[in-house]
Amino acid sequence: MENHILVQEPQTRLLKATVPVCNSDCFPNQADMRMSESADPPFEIAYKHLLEKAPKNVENSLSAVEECELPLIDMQQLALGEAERQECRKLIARASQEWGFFQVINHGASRGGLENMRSEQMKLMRKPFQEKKAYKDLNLSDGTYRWGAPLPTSLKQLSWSEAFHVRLSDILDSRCSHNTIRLRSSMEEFVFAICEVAKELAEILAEEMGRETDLFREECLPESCYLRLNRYPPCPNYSRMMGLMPHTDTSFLTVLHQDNVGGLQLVKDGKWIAVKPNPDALIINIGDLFQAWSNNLYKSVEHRVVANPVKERFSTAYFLCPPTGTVIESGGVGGAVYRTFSFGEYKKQIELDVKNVGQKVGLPRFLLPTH
Ligand SMILES: O=C(O)CCC(=O)C(=O)O
Ligand SMILES: [Fe+2]
Repeated sequence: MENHILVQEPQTRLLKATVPVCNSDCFPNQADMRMSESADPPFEIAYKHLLEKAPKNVENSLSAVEECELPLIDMQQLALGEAERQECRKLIARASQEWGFFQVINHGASRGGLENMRSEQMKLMRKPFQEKKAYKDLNLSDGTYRWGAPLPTSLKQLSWSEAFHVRLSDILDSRCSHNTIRLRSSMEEFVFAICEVAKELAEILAEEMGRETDLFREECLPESCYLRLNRYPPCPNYSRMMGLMPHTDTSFLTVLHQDNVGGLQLVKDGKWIAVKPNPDALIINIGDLFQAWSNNLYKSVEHRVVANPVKERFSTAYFLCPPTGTVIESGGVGGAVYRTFSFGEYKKQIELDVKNVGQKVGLPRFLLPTH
């Protein structure tokens, strides 16, 4: 999740941006007509001012980074003998400390379920922009559909992507119309399978740091979690802007299913590195809540997506989150680094920061004075 992007108010916020961006509601008729047929949000129009201002021939430093394989965890090992189980648990904990990212295979989520989710997501996200913007099916909350960047002041801050950031209580608590049954059932199947993977990993991480807890089993129910359907259209200005701006996730942890296009990058030892896609694997990353709860043992690492000049890319992210009232207390070795805060308080602070300083500040806001 929930990153700064979670709190983005798509259309209205873009309108209020410091850059004189356009809003599809005020487009002249002709542009409106063209747009109603295109699946892509009006990025070029919205970012026109910044695109014109910035130099044209910049070196493509975004994609010129080293590609790496994330630490690979075979979750089948957890069901083998004690030695294999312990070894696998240690690998998970080590990757979360050293990388904040790893990938899992034999995770238990069926290939068919993942494929169904992907194809329903593609159908939804290839609908005309105007239809996505006004999407009323599934009774999704306002602001679920987002595109672009909220308050861009430079090209580096632009996101050439769109998302349905779905509050899962919206779909799990409600009925759906006949024409959305397949989308909804694919989402449900995906969510229940991935939630199990997320909880199992979260529990292992808690136990490996010596903290017994029922927090994940009891509180992080699918209803309090989020699902983000990402689409990255091909970007003609790919060397000058991002598919998705650098951010950390606000979740306990995130499970990502990506296609084979690639573009995800993360910071390791102070450098950006590119993640090599593995079609059999799910990507796991530690979010801010786990970093705070583990007293900085597990790392919520900055990541971004670089834009692609020709290929459309899809990814689906599941954010393991507690209800807003859940209190996050730093525990583990040493004195607490962060003050105690509720998840709701954390999200509110992000919203405020996006509004006032243009971006998420995140955990540094919650550091205790001695740190
Ligand atoms: O699309 C990706 O690879 C990453 C998406 C992501 O970081 C997010 O949705 O928070
Ligand atoms: Fe993310």
